[in-house]
Amino acid sequence: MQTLKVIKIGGNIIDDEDALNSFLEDFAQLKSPKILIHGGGKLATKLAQEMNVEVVMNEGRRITDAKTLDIITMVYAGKVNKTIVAKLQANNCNSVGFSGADGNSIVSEKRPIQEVDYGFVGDVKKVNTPIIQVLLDNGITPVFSAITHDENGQLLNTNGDTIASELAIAFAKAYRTELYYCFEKNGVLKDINDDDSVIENINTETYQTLLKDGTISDGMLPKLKNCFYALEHQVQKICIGKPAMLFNENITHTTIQK
Ligand SMILES: Nc1ncnc2c1ncn2[C@@H]1O[C@H](COP(=O)(O)OP(=O)(O)O)[C@@H](O)[C@H]1O
Ligand SMILES: CC(=O)N[C@@H](CCC(=O)OP(=O)(O)O)C(=O)O
Repeated sequence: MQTLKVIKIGGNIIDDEDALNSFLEDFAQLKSPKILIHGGGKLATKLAQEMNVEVVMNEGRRITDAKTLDIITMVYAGKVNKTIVAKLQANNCNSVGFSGADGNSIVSEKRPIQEVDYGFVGDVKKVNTPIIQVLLDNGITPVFSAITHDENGQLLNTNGDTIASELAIAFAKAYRTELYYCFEKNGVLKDINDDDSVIENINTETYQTLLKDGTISDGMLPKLKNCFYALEHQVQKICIGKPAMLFNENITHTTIQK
């Protein structure tokens, strides 16, 4: 079975032009079929603040009103997605940019209002793999932004970490699927201020402890939740760390295991 690498890059890499260029140069060289997912949350926050639109996050997820939806659509599906695709083309890596509306690739439903009203945030209902498979079969790399749609003309904001795990799961029958969350830290840290305090292995049991003692908080909450969701759905390898872990297995990082 062929290996498919599903790789999510974090906001701090996107925000740093040198880090992004260097990552994309290396990413372009990866030989196996691959899918790239990006967010752009930090850039969206910066733009919203400049436009005097209030930014509200809850447990690592953005509460998305109509104005915020406009901003994140422009930032994620526009500026960030097209910039990444152009930079990949410059590295001879043919790629096509996607939102979930493109090719009807990722269908979601507006998150029901419970204790919190998240607004225009979508929970993934279905990933339609055939159109993505056509690209992979032709050596073309799909690049996904953190936007989905509900098949009724409504775009929805979906966390990039969730898009990555859902894509990895959707392809887990056709490929040996590996899911990588790349960000600016060496992995999940015991002490957020100490990049040497990487927790190298997290399993279902230690995950619960780390949740309870608050080690996993903010943006790490959706990341870890999605890791364990992917683990339960036949994704073969799940890692969190710096992009260098993609090219050298000996680089310290966090592995999620049963
Ligand atoms: N235990 C932890 N280990 C590493 N990072 C952590 C931890 N707890 C919180 N974080 C924060 O989570 C952030 C990653 O989540 P997020 O802001 O959503 O970024 P990304 O765009 O990479 O998904 C890190 O930049 C870090 O500041
Ligand atoms: C619903 C929700 O929270 N969506 C995220 C999507 C972007 C994202 O995931 O960006 P990072 O990967 O850079 O954090 C948001 O708007 O922040």
